[in-house]
Amino acid sequence: MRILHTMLRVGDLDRSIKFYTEVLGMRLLRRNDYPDGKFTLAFIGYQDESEGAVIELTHNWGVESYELGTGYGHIALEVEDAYAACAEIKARGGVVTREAGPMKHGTTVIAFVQDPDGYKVELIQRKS
Ligand SMILES: C[C@@H](O)C(=O)SC[C@H](NC(=O)CC[C@H](N)C(=O)O)C(=O)NCC(=O)O
Ligand code: NI
Repeated sequence: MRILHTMLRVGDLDRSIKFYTEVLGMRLLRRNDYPDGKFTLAFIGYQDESEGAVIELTHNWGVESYELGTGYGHIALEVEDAYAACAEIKARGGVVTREAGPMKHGTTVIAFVQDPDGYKVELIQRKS
């Protein structure tokens, strides 16, 4: 077995695709409408689905927002330099909610950004 995707429900699909592609540098891999179910799926990521896990963005037509609740944590991305990544994300109009630095109670250098729906995305600096 292998992890194929993580699904996030989003309120505005074009807004989310713009964020994940233009701010985080992902690619739109495929987008499919399901008119009978009144929803659209868009798969985004850094690799083809045959190569690695991706994110499935689900847009239920007419639903503009969701309660994220207290259970959701984050999707993590590996970066070479979390400090530089935060600066670039800000320059591209992204929101950094937790600046780069060692994690609390640990040493891993992390940062958090949030997507247009408020979902957190963690940046983890690759250990040298
Ligand atoms: C290792 C990396 O993938 C992490 O996600 S650790 C980040 C760290 N997580 C926690 O503290 C989990 C426990 C917490 N009570 C929770 O439920 O989220 C984290 O979020 N650290 C915050 C920070 O600012 O360092
Ligand atoms: Ni994490």
